[in-house]
Amino acid sequence: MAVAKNLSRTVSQLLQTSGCGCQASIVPVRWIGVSPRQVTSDVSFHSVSFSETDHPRVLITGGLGQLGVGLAKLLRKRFGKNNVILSDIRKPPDHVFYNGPFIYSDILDYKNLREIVVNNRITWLFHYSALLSAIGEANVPLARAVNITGLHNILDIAAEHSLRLFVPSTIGAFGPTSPRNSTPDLCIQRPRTIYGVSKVHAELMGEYYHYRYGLDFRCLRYPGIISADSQPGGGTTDYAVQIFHDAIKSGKFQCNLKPDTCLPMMYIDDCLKATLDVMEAPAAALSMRTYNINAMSFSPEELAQEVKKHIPELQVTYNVDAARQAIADSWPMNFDDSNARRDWGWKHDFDLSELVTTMFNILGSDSRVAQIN
Ligand SMILES: NC(=O)C1=CN([C@@H]2O[C@H](COP(=O)(O)OP(=O)(O)OC[C@H]3O[C@@H](n4cnc5c(N)ncnc54)[C@H](O)[C@@H]3O)[C@@H](O)[C@H]2O)C=CC1
Ligand SMILES: CC(=O)[C@H](N)C(=O)O
Repeated sequence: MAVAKNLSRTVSQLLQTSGCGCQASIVPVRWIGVSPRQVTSDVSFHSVSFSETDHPRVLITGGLGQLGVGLAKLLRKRFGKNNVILSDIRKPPDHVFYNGPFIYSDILDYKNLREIVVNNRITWLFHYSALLSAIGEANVPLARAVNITGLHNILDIAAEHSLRLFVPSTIGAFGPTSPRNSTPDLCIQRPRTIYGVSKVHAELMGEYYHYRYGLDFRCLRYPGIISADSQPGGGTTDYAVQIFHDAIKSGKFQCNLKPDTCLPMMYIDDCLKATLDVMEAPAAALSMRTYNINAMSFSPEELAQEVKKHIPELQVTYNVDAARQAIADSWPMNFDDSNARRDWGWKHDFDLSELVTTMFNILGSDSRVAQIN
């Protein structure tokens, strides 16, 4: 009964203060229910060994993809290893599993997700679970479930437990009728993929929960992200990661986009820095809750030219994937991120030359040349 009393007190408090001066909130019905699992866990609740006022307690969903492990490393360095819990529905490799707290979490399992947030006293949530553009078009029902129903679960739990919530959006949240060169934060958004539609939905729902229920929702539209030590998860910009691995392994790369397809791109360190910076920014600095962030734009042929400065014998051919090409042709070519730079001091560190040099420093460009000679 204690939990039910706590919850009803929370609900009544919520009804009186909406957190943003707007009309008193009518809480969504499902918050009234109490998960039977939560009652058990609360009954056996122990005092925690860390000070909650020192650091956020972080949960990352979908953390075993291209970006999540890097995000966990950055946040653990900032907030302490045991304050950052990585989660996913896949089994983590040993080097991830033994490098900090990991928990199985399916964002479609609302009750279990709620239990994780309560049991681990989560205060910040980074919601990375998603099906990306190309893989989403290949499985629309699953993409709709994960990217939309999963998001709804996250929003309700974040609002119920007053979490600070980060949800990434994407250049894919724009479509062929958006201004493409360059694309501002606020303009028409009619994406033509389930991925883009779900991300516009995430932006709109996150901002609605912010203004209606006071949820501290923050969102960045990421460009195509490039990383050396993690594989992309099935997007349209994946070619820009694959070229490095193929150049080193065989000196040959077959690109699945046309040579002149210009897209906004970013090195992972800039992406993760921006994500932490916007989450640590004082709320008063945020004139918006969804921001574009930008570093560079390039085409496959421009990237290939830069790669050849490190592996001159690289041979690039083009075998265009019509589905990915249609998606890329509907996306921004350049991103206007002036609001992020003005509001919370965003600036990128890696341009194309630094990106390529850094990738080869990590992956080692001499290994293949050595094999040839
Ligand atoms: N990598 C990129 O270039 C960009 C990524 N983003 C966004 O950043 C976030 C992370 O991206 P990536 O790491 O590249 O994605 P990814 O596709 O590499 O990883 C997504 C993760 O979500 C997990 N997942 C799938 N269904 C799930 C479920 N039901 N419950 C829990 N987890 C589930 C998968 O197991 C996977 O590990 C995504 O929301 C994506 O839309 C946005 C723009 C660019
Ligand atoms: C840009 C993205 O959101 C992602 N890399 C994709 O290509 O789907």
